[in-house]
Amino acid sequence: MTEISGKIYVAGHRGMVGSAVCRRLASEKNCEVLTATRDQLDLTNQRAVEDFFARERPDAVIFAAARVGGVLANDTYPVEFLGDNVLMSTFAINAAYTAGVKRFLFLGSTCIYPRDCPQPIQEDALLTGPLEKTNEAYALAKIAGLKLCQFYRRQHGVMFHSAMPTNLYGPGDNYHPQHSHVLPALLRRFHEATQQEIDSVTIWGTGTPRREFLYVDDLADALVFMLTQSNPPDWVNVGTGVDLSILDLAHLVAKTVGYQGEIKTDPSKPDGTPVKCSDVSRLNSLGWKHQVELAEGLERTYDHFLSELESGLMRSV
Ligand SMILES: NC(=O)C1=CN([C@@H]2O[C@H](COP(=O)(O)OP(=O)(O)OC[C@H]3O[C@@H](n4cnc5c(N)ncnc54)[C@H](OP(=O)(O)O)[C@@H]3O)[C@@H](O)[C@H]2O)C=CC1
Ligand SMILES: C[C@H]1O[C@H](OP(=O)(O)OP(=O)(O)OC[C@H]2O[C@@H](n3cnc4c(=O)[nH]c(N)nc43)[C@H](O)[C@@H]2O)[C@@H](O)[C@@H](O)C1=O
Repeated sequence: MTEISGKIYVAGHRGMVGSAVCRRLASEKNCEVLTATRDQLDLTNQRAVEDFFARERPDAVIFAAARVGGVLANDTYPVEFLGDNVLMSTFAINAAYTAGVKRFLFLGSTCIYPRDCPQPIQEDALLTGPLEKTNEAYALAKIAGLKLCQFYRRQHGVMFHSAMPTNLYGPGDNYHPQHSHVLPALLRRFHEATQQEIDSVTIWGTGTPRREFLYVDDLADALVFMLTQSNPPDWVNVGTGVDLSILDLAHLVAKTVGYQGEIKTDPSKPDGTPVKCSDVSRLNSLGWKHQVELAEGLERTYDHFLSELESGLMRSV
């Protein structure tokens, strides 16, 4: 274990994960957090990325910038999900190495694993079978990022490594009705149906796919934990190890917001991966475990949703 110290660049600090990482790092006394907005640094601009790293020379990077979206956004815009994400991560990883950055923590996603791989998903399942088509583009970009980190570590001896979070939720999420992930989408839909006294709510797909959800402040804590590891795995799953069906999630969201109407399904919308639950034993054995269970995390997230709505700061992009 090493202590967290020095200048840490949090890429994507205005996003859900990046802002949670900044909240977590605020309690680290020996840390200086470096950030840059997209206006200050467009990570798809190679020259700008190289200049930024050469000028700032951070000690470590937590790379939480990406083009991110739910199943429909991924399926509709594969060019952007592959292209932007490959560019951002490749430029940043290369520039970090050139600028002498010693530690780089890249964020992937559990969608990197084969669509039909054995559950719970072990890290070793990578590249053992075909990917889910709805997020193939994004998964390929994430695989390229984690492999580039692995290869830098192997070839040049720098501590470049990756985290593979499961589906996340929490403060600062994106509540766009079409582009967001399922949990924020349902929180908003059930909230609006309750306010408008609508007697049924429709969820996408069949409701049978299963997903695992991690509260974003738990992820931030896991990322900081990983930075303290002197010999972390090249990539490690970050999740709870517990999944539920989308229909069960819908009932839990309805309960959280106090909605009492009917829940319908819409099989014309994509289901995506049938089951996705990560094996978290590798991270658990290093000494980290999640703290926030789903029901509690949903309550907290709904409170944040209401204050974000009231303050006019709710993200819907
Ligand atoms: N949300 C989830 O369920 C999961 C997320 N992850 C991963 O976690 C990471 C963070 O995701 P999350 O916080 O949810 O996503 P968000 O969309 O909330 O945040 C993404 C951040 O990346 C920034 N960004 C995007 N493109 C650029 C660019 N060209 N130049 C500079 N900044 C850019 C955004 O900037 P701006 O604020 O200007 O838009 C934003 O701050 C990603 O790597 C994602 O793949 C992994 C698993 C699940
Ligand atoms: C994090 C992860 O996120 C994405 O993969 P996903 O897990 O399939 O994403 P999702 O959250 O959008 O959907 C989960 C399930 O939920 C169902 N569902 C019901 N109703 C709504 C709904 O209203 N909106 C959405 N988005 N989904 C809905 C939906 O049909 C699906 O069965 C990829 O970006 C992937 O690359 C990635 O990494």
